[in-house]
Amino acid sequence: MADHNNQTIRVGLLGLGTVGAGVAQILLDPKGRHPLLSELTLHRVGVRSLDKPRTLSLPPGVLTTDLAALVHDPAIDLVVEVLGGLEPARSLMLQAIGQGKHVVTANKAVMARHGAELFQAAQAQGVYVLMEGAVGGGIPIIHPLKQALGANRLTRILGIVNGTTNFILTQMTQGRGDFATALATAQSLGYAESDPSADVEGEDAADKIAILATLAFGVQVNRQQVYCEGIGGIQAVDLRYAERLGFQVKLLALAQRQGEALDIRVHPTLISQDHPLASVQGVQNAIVLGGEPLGEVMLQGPGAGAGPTASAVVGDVVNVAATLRADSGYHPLLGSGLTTPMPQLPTDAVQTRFYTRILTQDQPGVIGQLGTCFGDQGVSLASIVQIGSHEQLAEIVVVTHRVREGNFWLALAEIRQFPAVAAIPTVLRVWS
Ligand SMILES: NC(=O)c1ccc[n+]([C@@H]2O[C@H](COP(=O)([O-])OP(=O)(O)OC[C@H]3O[C@@H](n4cnc5c(N)ncnc54)[C@H](O)[C@@H]3O)[C@@H](O)[C@H]2O)c1
Ligand SMILES: N[C@@H](CCO)C(=O)O
Ligand code: NA
Repeated sequence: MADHNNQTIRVGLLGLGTVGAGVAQILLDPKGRHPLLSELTLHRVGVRSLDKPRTLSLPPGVLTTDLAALVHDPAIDLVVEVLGGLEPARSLMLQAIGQGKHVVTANKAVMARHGAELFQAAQAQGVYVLMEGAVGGGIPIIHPLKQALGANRLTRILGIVNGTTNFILTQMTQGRGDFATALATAQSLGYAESDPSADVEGEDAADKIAILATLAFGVQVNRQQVYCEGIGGIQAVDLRYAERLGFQVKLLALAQRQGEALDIRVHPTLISQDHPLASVQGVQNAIVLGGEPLGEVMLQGPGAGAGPTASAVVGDVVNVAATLRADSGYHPLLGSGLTTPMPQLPTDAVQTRFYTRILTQDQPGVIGQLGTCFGDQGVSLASIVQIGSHEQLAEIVVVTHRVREGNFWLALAEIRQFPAVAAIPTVLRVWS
């Protein structure tokens, strides 16, 4: 990397989709923003096709389809990766690091799986890999975890970290369309991943909670072992019943220390209407961090979309530019430290509350049978009510107290065998 103390700092941008276009727009229009932005040049932009019509007007000769040449270009000081996907994004970032270039990325899929590899390579080269855009979109969450919250012993992260699913759940709760319509709108607004199943199935949120837990607790998270359940099975009727019982349904991502193990999971969850996360609507994300001596802090803001994500990405670019100008050695708060292994809690051992909707024959004694079965497995109930009926079947909604997951599932397996039980269409967890 060249000494650019008095020269422009050259940026190579990989990808010119939703986020890439947002980033380019800011870099090409620095007036009124941080003064360091005026010292940056968008040197090369790596794309798939040079001929694709684009609304953004870029300086001539900037576009290239040779992404490998971009990351090896000696004139480029820092590479912004907003291609998405695991490959070639991971390899290109490693090559850029190998060439002594700093990397800024919004790619949570790569960072949740290969973060340690990238950070180690970066530290060895004395460069940074920054990823503020990867979690919470425009919400500053990565930098606060690495810097302003450094005094704390953090114990819990609880958040809504996927904009697409929060948008879909909000639209459905407010009766503004079904699942498919809401998803199509989220895609057209640039919130969804190029394959939206990562959003809908909770995998995107699982990537993000894995990244946050690694930073907050200084531990290695095995991404494959993060329990993950999406919102595909949520029905409008459950959203209505949840509201009647005083809850909202949210896709919650959570990580907390439980003894010597890590409880880390993503699933749709009923959360009391009094909880601040219950009123987080649409594409907004919010993350509650708990620790000592802080207590709790909640960070909220737009969790997806071109502008908010580009705000986070270019914020990282400004941080790198500042270190290039200061030229004073490796900055320990920008680098990411080493992590240690921590076992992850098996799902059966997790303690949580449950909501379940059970369809039964409408006959006397059924509620009693259900209550006894739950009781026999040590599952204590907060409420059990016949809330409606559906095609001559009684619709019984059960909300439990905090129980061991394994016990709940044992009870449910027995209940499925009851002759009076026709179906169990919904099981959701309840936060408390
Ligand atoms: N859209 C959001 O709100 C958002 C928010 C936070 C993070 N992110 C992350 O940012 C990244 C980009 O997301 P996006 O929404 O801009 O996606 P996108 O699909 O709109 O853009 C990606 C661009 O990269 C290009 N690309 C992909 N592979 C390429 C290759 N091999 N060669 C050349 N070009 C290639 C695609 O053609 C596309 O134009 C992803 O990692 C995503 O997870 C997106
Ligand atoms: N697809 C992601 C983008 C932001 O990371 C979401 O909807 O939250
Ligand atoms: Na962020």
